[in-house]
Amino acid sequence: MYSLNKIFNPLLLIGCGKIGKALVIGWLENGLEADSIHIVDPNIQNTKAISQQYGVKIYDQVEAMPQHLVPIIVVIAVKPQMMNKAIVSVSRFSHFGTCFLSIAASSTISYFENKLGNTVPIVRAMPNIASAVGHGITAYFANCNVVGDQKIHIHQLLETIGEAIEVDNEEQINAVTALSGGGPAYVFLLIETLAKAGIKSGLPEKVAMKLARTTVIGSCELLTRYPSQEVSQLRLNVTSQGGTTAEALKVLMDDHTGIQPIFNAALAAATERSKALTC
Ligand SMILES: NC(=O)C1=CN([C@@H]2O[C@H](COP(=O)(O)OP(=O)(O)OC[C@H]3O[C@@H](n4cnc5c(N)ncnc54)[C@H](OP(=O)(O)O)[C@@H]3O)[C@@H](O)[C@H]2O)C=CC1
Ligand SMILES: O=C(O)[C@@H]1CCC=N1
Repeated sequence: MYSLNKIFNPLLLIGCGKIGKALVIGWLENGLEADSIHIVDPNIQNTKAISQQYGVKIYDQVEAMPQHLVPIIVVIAVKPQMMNKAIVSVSRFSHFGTCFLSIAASSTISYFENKLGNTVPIVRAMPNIASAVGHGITAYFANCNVVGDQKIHIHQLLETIGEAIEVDNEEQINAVTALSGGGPAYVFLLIETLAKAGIKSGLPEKVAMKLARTTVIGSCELLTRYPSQEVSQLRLNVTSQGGTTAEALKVLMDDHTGIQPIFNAALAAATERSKALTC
């Protein structure tokens, strides 16, 4: 990790909201040193706590950073709607060989090449919020200026906060955004939905939520401990023949009214939204 610290010092994060914070905490808790991390976010109230807790440097605008500071990598984590302003603020670093890694849904490599120049190393990545606890998964696509050791180091940086996958073409990032980018939200919704259904079946609210949360945590632990076990087999292990789970799964796995067509529609909607926001 010492070498990654050296390689990515200084690292500049633009935008420290929900996912920016998750990435920084993940990096700090998995080996990067606070000294190497600089954060720009206009919302100082938002970044103060992370600065006090970890000692990272925070600024309300790029102009407030020390003049001589040239980041090795700029990680851009603002909403697509804020991107134009954010990219202008860091464009001067494009003349120094700085690598730009955007995690914004929908902002394309060609958008960044237009703004920064087509010889600049640019990575479009899609992490998720579990990066904060080192269990994220980030898919990325890099332009042709990211090669050799630089690509290896970017991959390693993303692996410090979970797993990293390079996808074959940029278009796939829209589907990644729909699946794993937003995925934690669907899992949390599953817990809320299970708990509500438990209440309808007669359980007190607190008991239902406790059962739903702990069931998902325990199921995730099984996935972690038995990585080579098929997920469908883990499901079958719960499903006694002619028993209660089988009855529930008949409803959930109905081809027309079960959860598959609902998830197909949900991911298609998110993928379309990612394409529609494209800039
Ligand atoms: N949330 C998630 O789980 C994931 C989000 N993403 C992507 O990450 C991006 C950020 O999402 P999220 O963290 O949820 O959004 P947030 O709104 O929580 O965070 C964005 C932060 O950027 C700040 N900001 C706005 N303009 C600038 C600027 N010019 N310079 C520096 N900082 C700025 C905002 O400040 P202010 O509030 O004052 O505007 C805010 O603190 C989005 O593009 C999203 O697609 C990707 C993967 C997962
Ligand atoms: O909801 C969003 O647009 C972002 C992208 C993936 C997760 N959050």
